[in-house]
Amino acid sequence: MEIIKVKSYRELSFKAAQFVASQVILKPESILGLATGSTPEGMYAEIIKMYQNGIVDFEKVTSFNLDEYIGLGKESDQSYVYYMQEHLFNHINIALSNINMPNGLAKDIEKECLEYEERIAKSGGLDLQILGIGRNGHIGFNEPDLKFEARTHVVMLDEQTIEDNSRFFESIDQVPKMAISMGVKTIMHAKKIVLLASGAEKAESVYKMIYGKIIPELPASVLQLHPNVTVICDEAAARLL
Ligand SMILES: O=P(O)(O)OC[C@H]1O[C@](O)(CO)[C@@H](O)[C@@H]1O
Repeated sequence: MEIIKVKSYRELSFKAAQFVASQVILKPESILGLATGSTPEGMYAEIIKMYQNGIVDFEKVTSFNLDEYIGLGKESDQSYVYYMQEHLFNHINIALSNINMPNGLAKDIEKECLEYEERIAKSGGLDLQILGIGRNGHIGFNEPDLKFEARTHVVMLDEQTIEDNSRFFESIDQVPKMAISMGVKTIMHAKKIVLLASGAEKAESVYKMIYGKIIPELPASVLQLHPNVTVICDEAAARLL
């Protein structure tokens, strides 16, 4: 793993955007794996600036998002599809038909998971996957478990994740209890992975991800086995390194 420690969230966002831009400049038809959460918001803002300045063009890019809450769709401002439109897609020239998000409103969720996985495979696989990390070490919505869940699947969200993500909802009761998430194998098949971590509350999971045992109880630890991972963390998240 390559570890890049930066001073501030701003620097983290800029560095992360640089990785995305370089990927797309070198391969305009890149397949990008994208993440939600607070952490990549700054990166998306930097990407939009780069697009507006003519540095990067998303016309031929295809995207796949990591996860989505079950029961929420684009009408809900808490859904990840809404988040992605607000934070990125509405501001760049990515083709609508090239945007892929797990459908949290699908009637047959199991089928949706299978088809999502197939779509990723058919696209040729992810060139670059952006990840955040949960306080409990989750990646996507792959929660601490007794085994690594390989492919896109239905997840029961952890108490801690529900509590952490409740800040985006009016009350904790409104946080969905289930989600669809790419699996660990789906993520590990990406050619390159860039994980972003910001804030002191991530310091422990970042430390365990890098130096801990590779165990499904800390899902991000599996990244130790990937040949091309870059971790970008600010000073607070890197506190224990
Ligand atoms: O960046 P945040 O908001 O701390 O979220 C961390 C992780 O949690 C999730 O939002 C899922 O709970 C992931 O998408 C993200 O990587």
